[in-house]
Amino acid sequence: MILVLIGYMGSGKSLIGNTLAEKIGYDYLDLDAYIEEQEKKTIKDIFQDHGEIYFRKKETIYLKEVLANFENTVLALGGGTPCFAGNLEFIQQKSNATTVYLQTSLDELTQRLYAEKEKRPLIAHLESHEALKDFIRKHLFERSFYYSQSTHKVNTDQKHPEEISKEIQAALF
Ligand SMILES: Nc1ncnc2c1ncn2[C@@H]1O[C@H](COP(=O)(O)OP(=O)(O)OP(=O)(O)O)[C@@H](O)[C@H]1O
Ligand SMILES: O=C(O)C1=C[C@@H](O)[C@@H](O)[C@H](O)C1
Ligand SMILES: [Mg+2]
Repeated sequence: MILVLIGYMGSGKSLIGNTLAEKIGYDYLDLDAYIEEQEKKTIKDIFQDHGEIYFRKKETIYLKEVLANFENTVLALGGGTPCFAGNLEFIQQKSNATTVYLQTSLDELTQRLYAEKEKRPLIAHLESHEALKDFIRKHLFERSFYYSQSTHKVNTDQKHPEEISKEIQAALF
């Protein structure tokens, strides 16, 4: 199986992915890290040098490469991966993949992301806490259409990674 973690930036896909994979004896793969490795550039530099459309094309290519070549893996997607190029439909059609949405409130996302917005090109320019919160509110609303189509959903607010990981295991096994 490939367990695919979906959710907004800051929902904890990368953090939880690691914890969960360790617990269930799966490998862990972060699509953002895989893209950076293959392209030999940070996500920030890919956006800066080539723009978002180029990044989305690469993201889809590498997603399909990973889904074709990995097994027994927890795969953390990028925040936008399921929202472009039919990627979510592609994942859902695979018999060996299942999707888990890490749902997180606007307040908690804003709090988590304000501290580390610089490495995320879509929000790096938002100076104040209020501006960031306004952006996330609208963006999350648009993206929820995709996220909510996931097979499983776990809320992450005020929860320790261990607890979230346990809830995912309970939903899956
Ligand atoms: N359940 C949690 N409790 C407290 N802090 C958390 C939790 N989940 C994530 N964080 C923190 O929020 C920040 C963002 O988490 P993470 O990088 O895992 O998000 P992500 O979903 O992978 O985001 P992106 O889509 O941008 O890759 C990190 O500093 C992480 O430690
Ligand atoms: O939400 C998004 O669109 C993104 C999230 C990150 O994981 C990266 O994939 C990139 O910064 C874009
Ligand atoms: Mg991540």
